[in-house]
Amino acid sequence: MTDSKYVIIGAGISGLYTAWSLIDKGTGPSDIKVVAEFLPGDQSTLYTSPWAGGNFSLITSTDERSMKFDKFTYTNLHRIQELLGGPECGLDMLPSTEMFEQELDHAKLDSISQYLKEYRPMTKEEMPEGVVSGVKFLTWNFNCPLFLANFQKHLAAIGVTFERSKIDHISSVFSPSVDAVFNCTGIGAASLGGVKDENVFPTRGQVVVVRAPHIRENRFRWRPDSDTYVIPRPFSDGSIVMGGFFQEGNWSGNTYGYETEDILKRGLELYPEIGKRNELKIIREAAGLRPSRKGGVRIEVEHFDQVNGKDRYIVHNYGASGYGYQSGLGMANEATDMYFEAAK
Ligand SMILES: Cc1cc2nc3c(=O)[nH]c(=O)nc-3n(C[C@H](O)[C@H](O)[C@H](O)COP(=O)(O)OP(=O)(O)OC[C@H]3O[C@@H](n4cnc5c(N)ncnc54)[C@H](O)[C@@H]3O)c2cc1C
Repeated sequence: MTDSKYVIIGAGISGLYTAWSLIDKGTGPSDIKVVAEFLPGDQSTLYTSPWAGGNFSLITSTDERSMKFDKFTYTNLHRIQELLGGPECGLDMLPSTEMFEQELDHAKLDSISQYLKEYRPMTKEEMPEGVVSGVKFLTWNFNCPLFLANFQKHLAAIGVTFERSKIDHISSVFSPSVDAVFNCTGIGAASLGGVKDENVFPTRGQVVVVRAPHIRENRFRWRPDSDTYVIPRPFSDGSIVMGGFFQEGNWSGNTYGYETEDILKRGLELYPEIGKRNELKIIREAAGLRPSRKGGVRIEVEHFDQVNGKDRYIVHNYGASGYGYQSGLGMANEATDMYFEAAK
Protein backbone atom coordinates (compact mmCIF):
# COMPACT_ATOMS: atom_id res chain seq x y z
CA MET A 1 0.00 0.00 0.00
CA THR A 2 3.03 2.31 0.21
CA ASP A 3 6.58 2.70 -1.04
CA SER A 4 7.65 4.71 2.01
CA LYS A 5 10.41 3.63 4.37
CA TYR A 6 8.53 4.62 7.50
CA VAL A 7 4.81 4.38 8.09
CA ILE A 8 3.26 6.19 11.02
CA ILE A 9 -0.21 4.98 11.92
CA GLY A 10 -2.01 7.93 13.50
CA ALA A 11 -2.34 11.61 12.72
CA GLY A 12 -2.94 12.84 16.25
CA ILE A 13 -0.33 14.83 18.10
CA SER A 14 1.73 11.65 18.78
CA GLY A 15 1.92 10.77 15.08
CA LEU A 16 2.82 14.32 14.01
CA TYR A 17 5.48 14.69 16.73
CA THR A 18 6.92 11.32 15.64
CA ALA A 19 7.15 12.50 12.02
CA TRP A 20 8.94 15.65 13.18
CA SER A 21 11.33 13.62 15.32
CA LEU A 22 12.25 11.30 12.44
CA ILE A 23 12.92 14.31 10.22
CA ASP A 24 14.88 16.02 13.01
CA LYS A 25 17.18 12.98 13.09
CA GLY A 26 17.89 13.12 9.37
CA THR A 27 15.05 11.17 7.73
CA GLY A 28 13.94 12.58 4.40
CA PRO A 29 10.31 13.71 4.70
CA SER A 30 9.40 11.83 1.51
CA ASP A 31 10.41 8.59 3.25
CA ILE A 32 7.53 9.06 5.70
CA LYS A 33 3.87 8.23 5.23
CA VAL A 34 1.24 8.97 7.85
CA VAL A 35 -1.76 6.69 7.57
CA ALA A 36 -4.82 7.39 9.71
CA GLU A 37 -8.53 6.86 9.85
CA PHE A 38 -8.91 10.43 11.15
CA LEU A 39 -6.82 13.41 10.07
CA PRO A 40 -6.58 17.03 11.29
CA GLY A 41 -9.93 18.70 10.64
CA ASP A 42 -11.90 15.56 11.54
CA GLN A 43 -13.85 15.00 14.75
CA SER A 44 -14.42 11.63 16.38
CA THR A 45 -14.39 10.11 19.84
CA LEU A 46 -11.64 7.88 18.41
CA TYR A 47 -9.49 10.95 17.64
CA THR A 48 -8.54 12.64 20.91
CA SER A 49 -6.13 15.35 19.82
CA PRO A 50 -8.65 17.99 18.68
CA TRP A 51 -10.41 17.88 22.08
CA ALA A 52 -7.46 18.77 24.31
CA GLY A 53 -7.39 21.99 26.35
CA GLY A 54 -4.46 22.12 25.77
CA ASN A 55 -1.41 23.31 27.57
CA PHE A 56 1.63 22.26 29.58
CA SER A 57 0.72 21.72 33.23
CA LEU A 58 1.79 19.76 36.29
CA ILE A 59 -0.60 16.92 35.39
CA THR A 60 2.10 14.32 34.74
CA SER A 61 3.53 11.72 37.11
CA THR A 62 6.57 12.36 39.22
CA ASP A 63 8.68 9.49 37.88
CA GLU A 64 11.96 10.27 36.10
CA ARG A 65 10.78 9.17 32.68
CA SER A 66 7.66 11.37 32.67
CA MET A 67 9.69 14.33 33.90
CA LYS A 68 12.18 13.75 31.09
CA PHE A 69 9.40 13.71 28.47
CA ASP A 70 7.97 16.95 29.84
CA LYS A 71 11.32 18.69 29.91
CA PHE A 72 12.22 17.66 26.38
CA THR A 73 8.85 18.84 25.08
CA TYR A 74 8.82 22.16 26.95
CA THR A 75 12.36 23.03 25.88
CA ASN A 76 11.98 22.00 22.22
CA LEU A 77 8.49 23.23 21.30
CA HIS A 78 9.88 26.60 20.21
CA ARG A 79 11.56 24.82 17.30
CA ILE A 80 8.20 23.57 16.01
CA GLN A 81 6.63 26.97 16.63
CA GLU A 82 9.35 28.56 14.46
CA LEU A 83 8.94 25.96 11.69
CA LEU A 84 5.22 26.59 11.61
CA GLY A 85 5.62 30.35 11.28
CA GLY A 86 5.38 31.63 14.87
CA PRO A 87 2.62 31.81 17.51
CA GLU A 88 -0.11 32.26 14.87
CA CYS A 89 0.23 28.56 14.11
CA GLY A 90 -1.74 27.97 17.32
CA LEU A 91 1.11 27.58 19.80
CA ASP A 92 1.95 30.44 22.14
CA MET A 93 3.31 31.07 25.63
CA LEU A 94 1.07 32.46 28.37
CA PRO A 95 1.29 32.77 32.17
CA SER A 96 -0.05 29.94 34.31
CA THR A 97 -0.98 29.52 37.97
CA GLU A 98 -1.45 26.02 39.40
CA MET A 99 -2.78 25.45 42.91
CA PHE A 100 -2.84 22.26 44.95
CA GLU A 101 -4.53 21.06 48.10
CA GLN A 102 -1.51 18.97 49.07
CA GLU A 103 2.24 19.45 49.11
CA LEU A 104 3.96 18.99 45.76
CA ASP A 105 6.53 16.29 45.11
CA HIS A 106 10.06 17.63 45.69
CA ALA A 107 11.68 15.79 42.78
CA LYS A 108 9.08 17.24 40.43
CA LEU A 109 9.54 20.77 41.77
CA ASP A 110 13.32 20.41 41.45
CA SER A 111 12.95 19.29 37.87
CA ILE A 112 10.48 21.92 36.62
CA SER A 113 12.16 24.79 38.46
CA GLN A 114 15.24 24.21 36.31
CA TYR A 115 13.61 24.81 32.96
CA LEU A 116 10.16 26.45 33.24
CA LYS A 117 10.37 30.10 32.24
CA GLU A 118 9.42 32.69 34.87
CA TYR A 119 8.95 29.91 37.41
CA ARG A 120 8.24 30.79 41.05
CA PRO A 121 6.41 29.18 43.95
CA MET A 122 3.30 31.06 45.12
CA THR A 123 3.58 32.89 48.40
CA LYS A 124 1.29 31.99 51.32
CA GLU A 125 -0.50 35.33 50.87
CA GLU A 126 -1.32 34.53 47.25
CA MET A 127 -2.93 31.17 48.04
CA PRO A 128 -6.70 31.03 48.51
CA GLU A 129 -8.22 29.03 51.35
CA GLY A 130 -7.61 25.29 51.09
CA VAL A 131 -4.57 25.65 48.85
CA VAL A 132 -1.31 24.47 50.42
CA SER A 133 1.09 24.82 47.51
CA GLY A 134 1.18 26.51 44.15
CA VAL A 135 3.45 27.58 41.33
CA LYS A 136 3.48 30.24 38.64
CA PHE A 137 5.31 30.01 35.33
CA LEU A 138 5.11 30.71 31.64
CA THR A 139 3.56 27.79 29.82
CA TRP A 140 2.86 26.56 26.32
CA ASN A 141 -0.73 26.97 25.15
CA PHE A 142 -2.08 25.11 22.12
CA ASN A 143 -5.06 25.96 19.99
CA CYS A 144 -5.28 22.25 19.30
CA PRO A 145 -7.39 22.05 16.10
CA LEU A 146 -5.50 24.97 14.52
CA PHE A 147 -2.10 23.65 15.59
CA LEU A 148 -2.81 20.15 14.26
CA ALA A 149 -3.92 21.56 10.90
CA ASN A 150 -0.84 23.78 10.60
CA PHE A 151 1.49 20.98 11.69
CA GLN A 152 0.05 18.65 9.04
CA LYS A 153 0.23 21.41 6.41
CA HIS A 154 3.91 21.98 7.17
CA LEU A 155 4.80 18.27 7.10
CA ALA A 156 2.90 17.77 3.83
CA ALA A 157 4.59 20.82 2.28
CA ILE A 158 8.06 19.39 2.95
CA GLY A 159 7.16 15.99 1.50
CA VAL A 160 5.47 13.79 4.13
CA THR A 161 2.56 11.85 2.62
CA PHE A 162 -0.78 11.65 4.41
CA GLU A 163 -3.26 8.91 3.58
CA ARG A 164 -6.70 8.30 5.02
CA SER A 165 -7.18 4.63 5.77
CA LYS A 166 -8.45 2.47 8.61
CA ILE A 167 -5.97 -0.29 9.38
CA ASP A 168 -7.41 -3.59 10.57
CA HIS A 169 -4.10 -5.31 11.28
CA ILE A 170 -0.73 -3.63 11.79
CA SER A 171 1.04 -6.17 9.55
CA SER A 172 -0.95 -4.91 6.55
CA VAL A 173 1.12 -1.72 6.28
CA PHE A 174 4.41 -3.60 5.91
CA SER A 175 4.81 -3.34 2.14
CA PRO A 176 8.27 -4.37 0.81
CA SER A 177 9.79 -0.86 1.08
CA VAL A 178 8.84 -0.37 4.74
CA ASP A 179 11.58 -0.59 7.38
CA ALA A 180 9.49 0.36 10.39
CA VAL A 181 5.90 1.09 11.37
CA PHE A 182 5.31 3.58 14.17
CA ASN A 183 2.16 2.78 16.09
CA CYS A 184 0.73 6.12 17.25
CA THR A 185 -2.90 5.03 17.41
CA GLY A 186 -3.87 6.41 20.84
CA ILE A 187 -7.09 4.83 22.04
CA GLY A 188 -7.09 2.84 18.77
CA ALA A 189 -4.32 0.63 20.21
CA ALA A 190 -7.06 -1.16 22.14
CA SER A 191 -8.60 -2.51 18.92
CA LEU A 192 -5.88 -2.51 16.24
CA GLY A 193 -5.19 -6.05 15.03
CA GLY A 194 -1.73 -7.28 16.00
CA VAL A 195 -1.68 -4.90 19.00
CA LYS A 196 -5.04 -5.11 20.85
CA ASP A 197 -3.54 -3.74 24.04
CA GLU A 198 -5.85 -4.67 26.91
CA ASN A 199 -4.14 -2.13 29.16
CA VAL A 200 -5.46 0.78 27.10
CA PHE A 201 -8.56 2.50 28.47
CA PRO A 202 -10.27 5.89 28.02
CA THR A 203 -10.28 8.69 30.58
CA ARG A 204 -13.20 10.83 29.47
CA GLY A 205 -13.09 14.58 29.81
CA GLN A 206 -15.81 17.10 29.10
CA VAL A 207 -14.89 20.72 28.40
CA VAL A 208 -16.78 23.94 27.79
CA VAL A 209 -15.41 26.48 25.33
CA VAL A 210 -16.37 30.02 26.33
CA ARG A 211 -15.69 33.37 24.69
CA ALA A 212 -13.58 35.45 27.10
CA PRO A 213 -10.94 37.44 25.20
CA HIS A 214 -9.93 39.31 28.38
CA ILE A 215 -8.63 36.06 29.99
CA ARG A 216 -4.98 35.64 29.05
CA GLU A 217 -3.77 33.42 31.88
CA ASN A 218 -4.09 29.71 32.62
CA ARG A 219 -5.42 28.76 36.04
CA PHE A 220 -5.64 25.30 37.66
CA ARG A 221 -6.95 24.02 40.96
CA TRP A 222 -6.04 20.40 41.51
CA ARG A 223 -8.18 18.61 44.07
CA PRO A 224 -8.10 14.96 45.07
CA ASP A 225 -11.69 14.49 43.79
CA SER A 226 -12.07 17.10 41.00
CA ASP A 227 -9.70 19.15 38.92
CA THR A 228 -10.73 22.53 37.59
CA TYR A 229 -8.91 24.40 34.88
CA VAL A 230 -9.14 27.39 32.59
CA ILE A 231 -6.95 27.39 29.48
CA PRO A 232 -6.94 30.30 27.00
CA ARG A 233 -6.83 29.21 23.37
CA PRO A 234 -4.22 31.20 21.46
CA PHE A 235 -5.25 32.78 18.13
CA SER A 236 -8.89 31.80 18.52
CA ASP A 237 -10.73 35.15 18.75
CA GLY A 238 -10.75 34.93 22.52
CA SER A 239 -11.86 31.42 23.43
CA ILE A 240 -11.01 29.77 26.72
CA VAL A 241 -11.36 26.08 27.47
CA MET A 242 -12.92 25.27 30.84
CA GLY A 243 -12.75 21.83 32.43
CA GLY A 244 -12.74 19.30 33.63
CA PHE A 245 -13.48 15.72 34.26
CA PHE A 246 -11.24 12.66 34.43
CA GLN A 247 -13.57 9.65 34.15
CA GLU A 248 -11.65 6.41 33.80
CA GLY A 249 -13.24 3.68 31.70
CA ASN A 250 -16.00 5.95 30.31
CA TRP A 251 -16.20 5.53 26.49
CA SER A 252 -18.92 8.14 25.96
CA GLY A 253 -18.35 11.05 23.60
CA ASN A 254 -21.70 12.56 24.65
CA THR A 255 -21.84 15.83 26.55
CA TYR A 256 -24.09 16.43 29.52
CA GLY A 257 -25.73 19.68 30.63
CA TYR A 258 -25.16 18.95 34.31
CA GLU A 259 -21.43 18.47 33.67
CA THR A 260 -21.32 21.78 31.79
CA GLU A 261 -22.96 23.54 34.75
CA ASP A 262 -20.56 21.88 37.17
CA ILE A 263 -17.54 22.94 35.09
CA LEU A 264 -18.82 26.52 34.86
CA LYS A 265 -19.57 26.70 38.59
CA ARG A 266 -16.11 25.46 39.55
CA GLY A 267 -14.41 27.53 36.83
CA LEU A 268 -16.08 30.79 37.87
CA GLU A 269 -15.17 30.17 41.52
CA LEU A 270 -11.58 29.65 40.42
CA TYR A 271 -11.51 32.56 38.00
CA PRO A 272 -14.32 35.07 38.76
CA GLU A 273 -12.87 37.57 36.27
CA ILE A 274 -14.25 35.37 33.46
CA GLY A 275 -17.70 36.88 34.06
CA LYS A 276 -21.15 36.06 35.37
CA ARG A 277 -22.77 32.74 34.51
CA ASN A 278 -25.81 34.31 32.82
CA GLU A 279 -23.63 36.55 30.67
CA LEU A 280 -21.25 33.85 29.39
CA LYS A 281 -21.14 33.16 25.67
CA ILE A 282 -20.73 29.40 25.37
CA ILE A 283 -19.18 28.49 22.02
CA ARG A 284 -19.40 24.73 22.43
CA GLU A 285 -19.37 21.78 24.79
CA ALA A 286 -17.26 18.76 23.91
CA ALA A 287 -16.06 15.45 25.31
CA GLY A 288 -12.87 13.58 24.46
CA LEU A 289 -11.32 10.29 25.50
CA ARG A 290 -7.77 10.52 26.84
CA PRO A 291 -5.84 7.43 25.67
CA SER A 292 -4.76 6.09 29.07
CA ARG A 293 -2.85 2.92 29.74
CA LYS A 294 -2.29 0.76 32.82
CA GLY A 295 1.48 0.90 33.38
CA GLY A 296 1.81 4.23 31.56
CA VAL A 297 2.82 5.09 28.02
CA ARG A 298 4.07 2.32 25.77
CA ILE A 299 7.24 3.27 23.96
CA GLU A 300 8.73 0.06 22.77
CA VAL A 301 10.45 -1.45 19.76
CA GLU A 302 9.17 -4.83 18.63
CA HIS A 303 10.91 -6.95 16.02
CA PHE A 304 8.48 -7.65 13.18
CA ASP A 305 10.34 -9.77 10.61
CA GLN A 306 13.45 -10.01 8.46
CA VAL A 307 13.37 -9.39 4.72
CA ASN A 308 16.48 -9.94 2.57
CA GLY A 309 18.63 -9.90 5.70
CA LYS A 310 17.09 -6.67 6.94
CA ASP A 311 15.29 -6.52 10.29
CA ARG A 312 11.99 -4.64 10.32
CA TYR A 313 10.35 -3.19 13.38
CA ILE A 314 7.13 -1.98 14.96
CA VAL A 315 7.73 1.01 17.19
CA HIS A 316 4.95 1.65 19.68
CA ASN A 317 4.30 5.18 20.88
CA TYR A 318 0.89 5.48 22.51
CA GLY A 319 -0.88 5.84 25.83
CA ALA A 320 -0.30 9.58 26.34
CA SER A 321 -3.49 9.94 28.43
CA GLY A 322 -3.93 13.61 29.43
CA TYR A 323 -0.50 14.82 28.36
CA GLY A 324 0.07 14.07 24.67
CA TYR A 325 0.79 17.72 23.82
CA GLN A 326 3.01 18.43 26.81
CA SER A 327 4.99 15.17 26.91
CA GLY A 328 4.55 13.90 23.37
CA LEU A 329 7.63 15.44 21.81
CA GLY A 330 9.79 13.74 24.46
CA MET A 331 7.91 10.50 23.88
CA ALA A 332 8.49 10.73 20.12
CA ASN A 333 12.15 11.50 20.72
CA GLU A 334 12.51 8.36 22.83
CA ALA A 335 10.59 6.23 20.29
CA THR A 336 12.79 7.32 17.38
CA ASP A 337 15.99 7.00 19.47
CA MET A 338 15.00 3.45 20.42
CA TYR A 339 14.25 2.60 16.80
CA PHE A 340 17.54 3.93 15.42
CA GLU A 341 19.41 2.10 18.18
CA ALA A 342 17.65 -1.18 17.34
CA ALA A 343 18.16 -0.75 13.59
CA LYS A 344 21.92 0.01 13.84
C1 LIG B 1 -10.65 17.06 27.55
C2 LIG B 1 -9.20 16.81 27.27
C3 LIG B 1 -8.25 17.75 27.64
C4 LIG B 1 -6.90 17.51 27.38
N1 LIG B 1 -6.00 18.50 27.70
C5 LIG B 1 -4.68 18.29 27.45
C6 LIG B 1 -3.73 19.29 27.74
O1 LIG B 1 -4.08 20.37 28.23
N2 LIG B 1 -2.42 19.03 27.49
C7 LIG B 1 -2.00 17.84 26.96
O2 LIG B 1 -0.80 17.65 26.75
N3 LIG B 1 -2.90 16.87 26.64
C8 LIG B 1 -4.21 17.07 26.88
N4 LIG B 1 -5.13 16.08 26.59
C9 LIG B 1 -4.62 14.78 26.13
C10 LIG B 1 -4.29 14.77 24.65
O3 LIG B 1 -5.39 15.23 23.92
C11 LIG B 1 -3.93 13.33 24.24
O4 LIG B 1 -2.88 12.84 25.04
C12 LIG B 1 -3.47 13.29 22.79
O5 LIG B 1 -4.38 13.94 21.96
C13 LIG B 1 -3.28 11.86 22.32
O6 LIG B 1 -2.84 11.95 20.99
P1 LIG B 1 -2.58 10.66 20.11
O7 LIG B 1 -1.99 11.14 18.85
O8 LIG B 1 -1.83 9.67 20.93
O9 LIG B 1 -4.03 10.04 19.87
P2 LIG B 1 -5.20 10.57 18.90
O10 LIG B 1 -5.23 12.05 18.83
O11 LIG B 1 -6.45 9.89 19.32
O12 LIG B 1 -4.78 10.06 17.47
C14 LIG B 1 -4.85 8.70 17.13
C15 LIG B 1 -4.68 8.59 15.64
O13 LIG B 1 -4.58 7.21 15.31
C16 LIG B 1 -5.50 6.91 14.29
N5 LIG B 1 -5.88 5.50 14.40
C17 LIG B 1 -6.18 4.80 15.51
N6 LIG B 1 -6.46 3.52 15.19
C18 LIG B 1 -6.33 3.43 13.84
C19 LIG B 1 -6.49 2.37 12.90
N7 LIG B 1 -6.83 1.13 13.28
N8 LIG B 1 -6.30 2.65 11.59
C20 LIG B 1 -5.95 3.89 11.18
N9 LIG B 1 -5.79 4.91 12.02
C21 LIG B 1 -5.97 4.69 13.33
C22 LIG B 1 -6.65 7.87 14.51
O14 LIG B 1 -7.46 8.00 13.36
C23 LIG B 1 -5.85 9.13 14.83
O15 LIG B 1 -5.39 9.74 13.65
C24 LIG B 1 -6.49 16.30 26.78
C25 LIG B 1 -7.46 15.36 26.39
C26 LIG B 1 -8.79 15.61 26.62
C27 LIG B 1 -9.80 14.61 26.16
